[in-house]
Amino acid sequence: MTGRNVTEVSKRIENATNGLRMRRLRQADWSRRLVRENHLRPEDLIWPIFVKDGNEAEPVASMPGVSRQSIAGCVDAAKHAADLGIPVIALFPYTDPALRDETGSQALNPDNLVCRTARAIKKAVPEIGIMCDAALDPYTSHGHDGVMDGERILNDESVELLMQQSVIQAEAGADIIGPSDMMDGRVACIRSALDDAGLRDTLIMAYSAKYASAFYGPFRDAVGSNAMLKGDKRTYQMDFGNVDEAIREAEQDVAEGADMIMVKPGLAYLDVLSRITQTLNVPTFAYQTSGEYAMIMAASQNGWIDGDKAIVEVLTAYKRAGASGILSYFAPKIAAELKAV
Ligand SMILES: NCC(=O)CCC(=O)O
Ligand SMILES: [Mg+2]
Repeated sequence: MTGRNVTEVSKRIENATNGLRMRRLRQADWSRRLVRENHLRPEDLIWPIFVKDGNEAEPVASMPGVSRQSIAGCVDAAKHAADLGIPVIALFPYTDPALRDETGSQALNPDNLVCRTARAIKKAVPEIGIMCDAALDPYTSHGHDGVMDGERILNDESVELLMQQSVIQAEAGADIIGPSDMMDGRVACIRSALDDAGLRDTLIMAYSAKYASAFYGPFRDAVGSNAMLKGDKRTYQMDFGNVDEAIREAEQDVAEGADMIMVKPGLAYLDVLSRITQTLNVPTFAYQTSGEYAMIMAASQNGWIDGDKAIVEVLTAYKRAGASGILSYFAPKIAAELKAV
């Protein structure tokens, strides 16, 4: 080190920066905390939970740390979530292949697994919000979100079923219906079906920009629709090359009566989330999908990344991109950490 050179360099830096040294704010933990722009809070998280029949929990192989749980296990999870300050849990049923059929008729059974679970949670943990998807994929023998005619997914016929499914789930205790099917016009139809049934307070969080994605694989294992799925979902879910289209989808869902909208997946679509939140003034959520969860867990378990740090970094990135909240399988872990601080 030669003082003379450093002095020379310092002069140049002072000249170039006008004395504004950005590192000053990063010099200590207190100063970094003082100016941090985006924070994660337990209130930002929605926890997706898998439910199965029977009494035993069953690990999901492609999602280390995640299990399908019994109804009683889901009630315990809901209590745990409420204690942690997580405002909403989202329920996803694993349906026995024997109960699946071409039209997903279990979706319209008021005593199906997800309805029984919603009722049990509502009774035991009335303070937590419950979200249930409107879509047929957990119930169809072909694994698609709607009904089919040959190779085609029928839009309006599917919407008619989704309207009934939504009412049945709301009557069982779902506070939020999440249409995840990407059929055209379903938000307006579900809204009017809920209203007609006297369910005016039931919220709709529309999966507005849901992309046909490779990041859903482990979820389909968890709900048992992977082996079933015939073909892919590109005739109804969005093309990953598009972003203007996502704005149109979101605007349309808001016009149809969606209270909240969603982008899914999250990490590979943070630009979409950012565009939507800068364009529309509507609570906008993002879904950190099962594939995103699995990637972090796999790399972490191999010692290739520091999983704990990566999770917080990624979830904060969702906030930075404008998310009102995030559906994340990491929700209880992160909420517990935030509570402990
Ligand atoms: N409608 C809910 C999902 O499809 C979730 C997908 C995922 O977590 O990969
Ligand atoms: Mg749409």
